[in-house]
Amino acid sequence: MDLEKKELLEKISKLELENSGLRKRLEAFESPLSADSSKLQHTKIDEDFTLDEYKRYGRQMIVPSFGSRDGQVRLKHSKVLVIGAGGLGCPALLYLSAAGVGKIGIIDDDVVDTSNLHRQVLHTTDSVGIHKCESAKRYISRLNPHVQVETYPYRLTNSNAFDIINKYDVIMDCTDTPATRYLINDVSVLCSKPIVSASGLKTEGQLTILNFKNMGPCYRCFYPKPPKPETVTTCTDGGVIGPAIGLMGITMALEAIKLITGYYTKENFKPFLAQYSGYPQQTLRVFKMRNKQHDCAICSPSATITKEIITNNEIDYASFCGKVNTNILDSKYRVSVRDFHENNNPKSVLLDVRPPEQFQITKLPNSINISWDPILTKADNIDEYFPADFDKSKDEVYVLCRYGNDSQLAAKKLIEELGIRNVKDIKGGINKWSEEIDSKIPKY
Ligand SMILES: Nc1ncnc2c1ncn2[C@@H]1O[C@H](COP(=O)(O)OP(=O)(O)OP(=O)(O)O)[C@@H](O)[C@H]1O
Ligand SMILES: [Zn+2]
Repeated sequence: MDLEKKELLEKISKLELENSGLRKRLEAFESPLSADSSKLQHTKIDEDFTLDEYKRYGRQMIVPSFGSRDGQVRLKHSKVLVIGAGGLGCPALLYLSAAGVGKIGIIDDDVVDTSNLHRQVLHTTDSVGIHKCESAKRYISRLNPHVQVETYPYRLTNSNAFDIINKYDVIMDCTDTPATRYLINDVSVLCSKPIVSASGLKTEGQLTILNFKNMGPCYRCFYPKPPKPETVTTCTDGGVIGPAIGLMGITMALEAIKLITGYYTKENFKPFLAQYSGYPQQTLRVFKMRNKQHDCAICSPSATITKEIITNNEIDYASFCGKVNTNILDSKYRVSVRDFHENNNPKSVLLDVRPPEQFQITKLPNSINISWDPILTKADNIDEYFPADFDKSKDEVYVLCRYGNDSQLAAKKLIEELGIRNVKDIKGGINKWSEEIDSKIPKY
């Protein structure tokens, strides 16, 4: 009965959340899109621009590399697709729309979360809960009403990617998983579209241009095989400094402008990978990259991947990139947060294996912090951290991390290599603790 009640309460709170999200979306539609669009000078003074547009874009038109008035005309007639309106997509969208790209498509299935706001600078506190692409559209319409924005509030998939990508001239990969990167790459190559691609994590970022005029290398030329899933760190896991990822998004916009205005030609384009580090001193290094690979599975004459293979879902990009195994330990070594909360013995040791930065944000009482790394280096002299009367052969050690993956690896090491017998992993980590036991423990 209790369980049923809990389920019902959970359902109600989910519906309430959904309801408030829908209300916010409705308000977004009803709010005036452009407070001062009536003040715009709408009459064209020549075949291309109004007086407002000359004034708005004048400062960039007079920069020689930009291409003057022709450069601006090219931007105005261009169509750019931004995939992902997150940490990279927001700054890229900001500068592309300010610069006067004629049509911008934005695809993202996600809604704005408070944890996005430190870096996803198009979204504001009152956009939390609404679709990222609608929130971005609202901002862009205020910034530059000359830009036409089309939104796709769903995921890019094998089935819709060709239709959407085909409508645009330049594709901006602002996503965050290898699976989507391969999909964007394959479809863009088959549609002959250049991709501006970047990524960023913690204090660093990377940027490149792929499939330039079907002549430059593609993502598969660089990475024929996906990285091992356990080596892929997301912003949720590794964290990210807003301005560092923001810089990558802004440089993506610049590369798109260079592509559109015709700065890059078959003659001057050289494959590159730009690598940015924000710490200790800011550096931007540009590496020369290999050319197109003669045996690339998508962009070479011997390519094996076709449009049919993709649209018939014969490639499952998620399984191609693999999944992290989240069931490392046998269930006999695992306990729920509730079990731990209700049954743990005061003599047991609670070992928190999160990095010290996370331990500083929040911790459970009486926990010991030894951060997990793939070899749990500090665990070799783990006895130093345990109480003097700790008995390896019988006393309990509970292992906790953020979500319950690293804690399993650490528990395995304690059991298999350090001879500690009575080890239990706490399922779901401190995140689950915050959800089920103590909501005052902050989620971060
Ligand atoms: N296949 C896809 N189709 C549409 N949008 C995608 C796809 N894959 C990723 N995205 C979007 O790309 C964006 C990437 O943004 P970012 O890397 O800043 O991560 P996030 O998911 O917003 O943040 P966090 O990891 O902190 O939760 C996200 O908004 C995500 O929804
Ligand atoms: Zn290739």
